[in-house]
Amino acid sequence: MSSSPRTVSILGSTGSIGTQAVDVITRHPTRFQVEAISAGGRDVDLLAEQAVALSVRTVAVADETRHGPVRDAIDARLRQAGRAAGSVEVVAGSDAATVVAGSGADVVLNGITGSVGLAPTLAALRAGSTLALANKESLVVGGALVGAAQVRADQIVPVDSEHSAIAQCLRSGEPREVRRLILTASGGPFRGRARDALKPVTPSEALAHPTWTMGPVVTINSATLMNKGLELIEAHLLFDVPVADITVVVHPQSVVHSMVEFIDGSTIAQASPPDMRLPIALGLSWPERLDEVASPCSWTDPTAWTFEPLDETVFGAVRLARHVADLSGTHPAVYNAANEECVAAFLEGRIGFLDIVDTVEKVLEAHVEHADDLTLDAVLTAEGWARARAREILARR
Ligand SMILES: NC(=O)C1=CN([C@@H]2O[C@H](COP(=O)(O)OP(=O)(O)OC[C@H]3O[C@@H](n4cnc5c(N)ncnc54)[C@H](OP(=O)(O)O)[C@@H]3O)[C@@H](O)[C@H]2O)C=CC1
Ligand SMILES: CC(=O)[C@@H](O)[C@H](O)COP(=O)(O)O
Ligand SMILES: [Mn+2]
Repeated sequence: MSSSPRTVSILGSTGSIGTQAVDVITRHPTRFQVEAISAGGRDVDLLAEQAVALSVRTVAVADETRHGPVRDAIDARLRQAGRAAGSVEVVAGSDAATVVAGSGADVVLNGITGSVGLAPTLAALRAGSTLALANKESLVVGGALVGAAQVRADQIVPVDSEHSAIAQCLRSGEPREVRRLILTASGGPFRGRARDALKPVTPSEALAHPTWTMGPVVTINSATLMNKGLELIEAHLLFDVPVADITVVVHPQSVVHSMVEFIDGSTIAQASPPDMRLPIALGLSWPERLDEVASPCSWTDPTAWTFEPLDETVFGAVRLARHVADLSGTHPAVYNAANEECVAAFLEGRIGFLDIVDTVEKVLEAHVEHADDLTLDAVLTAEGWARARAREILARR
């Protein structure tokens, strides 16, 4: 790695991905300089603490009403640290993350949740930054738009653990030597249950992920397997592999993060105990590795890794994703937007667990593709339609 630090902007700095990124960067202070951080604005104190500790230039909040409180909290901390109040710029508004994303940092880490991350993803790519991408939703919904926004090859470095694993495994061969990708899934907290047994599950049961501690939306998506559906489309788009050549396999230990099978019959796997700091660090420092990011596997303690097929009759989200990826266009945006509506309703206790994927399927069935060429307008219109349709279906239940 070059001796000058990489400049970094962290979008979603107060979330699960964001705070772990701050941890990685804090342990490697000579490698990175954080220029900007961005969040929704719910945790003003944490945002102010990060801003001062990282000596950022700019803080962005999506919620305009948080501009004053964030400004005040940062200034109070700056004074405590003997620095001049007002020396950190604070920007607020729904496009604040996009402004920060497009400001030309060496690396933009997109750790926002949801398709609201699309505009920042496009802005980072157009500005020529390397995009360390945790926000899988933006790639899935943007599809060809994200491809077209790239100004150089290999501009997106995946942070999602499975896709980071695949990117690492792909270093072992040429694209033409790849036979298939094997995407691992923990199976979530309800692995092995029959459909009927899923009817009464509560948000707190669904939030109890067996192997990972993550934000609420991705955790519910893991429980429904919508996360794996999104990841199937993500892998297809990132690595240009047909969905038919991507196999989803349940691996409850979450140690093998994914695999690549090559044409000679060899399979390369990437393994490490579940710890997102590893793919986050690689996303920031790609193609180099940083020292001592996470604990490796212990090869002398007795342990077992198991693999089993996904029960698609109970968890239909991956089957839907295969269909959606083949249709392409605005269908992936509809798949994701309907899910976002349903997850919010489930977390608020308004609908049952099974209603999530059932509703996504009904919304997809009703979607008529309008756009020949995918445009941002077409994506946003399809998303708006899908959210409204999902709400209608849920209200009629
Ligand atoms: N957590 C994990 O281990 C993994 C996460 N991912 C993916 O990474 C992404 C982030 O997940 P995770 O960290 O768990 O989510 P969290 O809910 O923990 O964090 C989301 C972050 O995004 C911020 N945010 C929300 N809306 C905006 C906005 N409009 N502009 C700027 N920031 C915003 C939130 O701020 P605020 O709270 O103030 O709204 C928060 O800082 C998701 O796409 C997820 O699927 C992928 C693999 C693993
Ligand atoms: C850590 C990470 O990458 C998550 O997206 C993870 O994949 C969730 O686990 P499962 O979706 O496999 O349950
Ligand atoms: Mn993942």
